[in-house]
Amino acid sequence: MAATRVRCHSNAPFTRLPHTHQRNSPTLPISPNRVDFSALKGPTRKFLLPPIGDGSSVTRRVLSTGCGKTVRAVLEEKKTDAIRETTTEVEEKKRFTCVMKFGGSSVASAERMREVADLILTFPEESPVIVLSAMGKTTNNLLLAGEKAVSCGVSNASEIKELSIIKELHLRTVKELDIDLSVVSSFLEELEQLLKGIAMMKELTLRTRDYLVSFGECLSTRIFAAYLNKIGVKACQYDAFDIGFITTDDFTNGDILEATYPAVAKRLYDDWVHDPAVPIVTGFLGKGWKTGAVTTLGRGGSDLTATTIGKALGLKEIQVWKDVDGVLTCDPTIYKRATPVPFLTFDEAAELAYFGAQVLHPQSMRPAREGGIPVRVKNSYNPKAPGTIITKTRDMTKSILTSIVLKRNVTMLDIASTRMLGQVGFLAKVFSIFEELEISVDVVATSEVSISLTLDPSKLWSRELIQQELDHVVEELEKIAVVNLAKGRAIISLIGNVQHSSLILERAFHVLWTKGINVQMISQGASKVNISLIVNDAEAEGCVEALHKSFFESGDLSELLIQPRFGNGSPVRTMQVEN
Ligand SMILES: Nc1ncnc2c1ncn2[C@@H]1O[C@H](COP(=O)(O)OP(=O)(O)O)[C@@H](O)[C@H]1O
Ligand SMILES: N[C@@H](CC(=O)OP(=O)(O)O)C(=O)O
Repeated sequence: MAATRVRCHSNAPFTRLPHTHQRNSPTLPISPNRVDFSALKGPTRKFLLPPIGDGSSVTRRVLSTGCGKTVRAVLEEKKTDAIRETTTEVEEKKRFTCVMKFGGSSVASAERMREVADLILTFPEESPVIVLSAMGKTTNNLLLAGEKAVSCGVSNASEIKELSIIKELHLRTVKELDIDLSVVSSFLEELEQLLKGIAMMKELTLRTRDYLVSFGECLSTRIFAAYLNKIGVKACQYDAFDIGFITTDDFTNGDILEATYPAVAKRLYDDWVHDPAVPIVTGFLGKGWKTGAVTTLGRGGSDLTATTIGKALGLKEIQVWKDVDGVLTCDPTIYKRATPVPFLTFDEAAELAYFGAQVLHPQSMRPAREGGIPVRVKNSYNPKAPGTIITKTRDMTKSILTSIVLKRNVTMLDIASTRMLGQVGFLAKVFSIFEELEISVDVVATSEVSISLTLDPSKLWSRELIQQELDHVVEELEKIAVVNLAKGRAIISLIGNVQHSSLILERAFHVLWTKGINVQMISQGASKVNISLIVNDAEAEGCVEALHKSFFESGDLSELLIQPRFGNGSPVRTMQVEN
């Protein structure tokens, strides 16, 4: 894939050059040569992004950037050089202040790209790195196109409906933004060739799948960089896999390696020093450290790209711009009366994401936590909404429940020992089977002779694979246990202050009992922010709605904390409710 860099030449990123097609923006007064930001300073900026802390730890964070251990010795040397160079140069070179990530819904059309450009320009005092996802539903369409290509035959590959949708969207966007067709044309041709190749081979490996979906981010970032340059804002497009995003070779689910941080910092700072321009980086993508092939970071991985850049550059803030007013009390598509959660800790956000809230990528909080960098979740469709601020700690004194998360399509296994092994040996054997088969376990509840657990559906890509893997795991487990497999379950995770677990459980069980719902398993993790309840999938949405009403719509629960009704409030460990 050609790694084109779209550039224009001027002095500073937010200097507008004279140009012919100037769009009128209601929020952005424009003079022929420069943007007049004066009207936007002060209160407007504060209203959009109220301050977090005083940013005084920025330098300290920069100096500690990349000091974690490298995973691979071969990268160690390069990393040390890069850190040395980066840390000495940072004080003079440091120009970037924040990273702003815009998800697919934020850049779904030409109109949205214009609005995002305007939004970025309303922060003249910021010098951001921009991370973009693929436009709208492009990643889904690429995946569908790939699956169809496997069986449609070479001569039909060009006619795949999703390919036409992708072409039409990107060509229309380029036309509407009045930028050069060449920005996308070679990529669209290459994409068609790739689909023909898949049709010819009649197979779509995970590696090819990653290469295929990478076209989405490669296209969106090129269009956006070209547009910024066209309106006179100097921008430079970067493919993450070319600027140091090094991952494991786990295609479709790559893990970012430590060497990424110094490499990315060095590349972005060096380029900035030589020729300042707003970096527009592809989200979601990396490069496998052994294969050198394009990898992806798992669905929704652009959030992780953003937090990785935030940590690499020691920025004062990471912003992820979405189509919702921040992290909400539950998924608004499940229950529309969900409301924004103003503050979250990294632990809460990570747990929420891990247990299925699509709004954040499960791994994305790690770099932010390690770098101590606040993450702000904002709505690009409603920038005035305060959004959610995620930090290391927050005042939990009045906090009971923060958010309810639903993970559907979950498989539950009850594994009861045949007493061929002692208790310790039994648990160890069960988990070694999952490790060997590389199957990820979500929720666990144990008693002396039995384990109940749920399997993570997101680790398994296709239906056939699920059945195959399940059959195999059951076969292995049956050598030492009696196994009962139950599909069609859902995990309802109650994210909150588990110091008040008795209160949370009392209310939750009351709600579910009133609805006649049988909870099949309950688990409270070590994280102290999550209680998980397993129920039948078919009943799950109704449960979320009822729980939401009870916890968030029926008065201030924190008043109940004044006189605790249950002992000393120490959290329940782990228990299992027999069905
Ligand atoms: N607790 C939650 N708070 C906010 N949004 C949620 C939550 N749970 C699920 N979502 C879903 O996440 C979506 C936003 O995430 P995502 O689609 O990944 O955004 P983007 O593509 O803009 O990065 C929302 O439209 C919403 O449907
Ligand atoms: N485009 C990728 C990566 C991503 O993060 O997208 P989004 O920001 O739109 O969730 C995906 O759909 O998974």
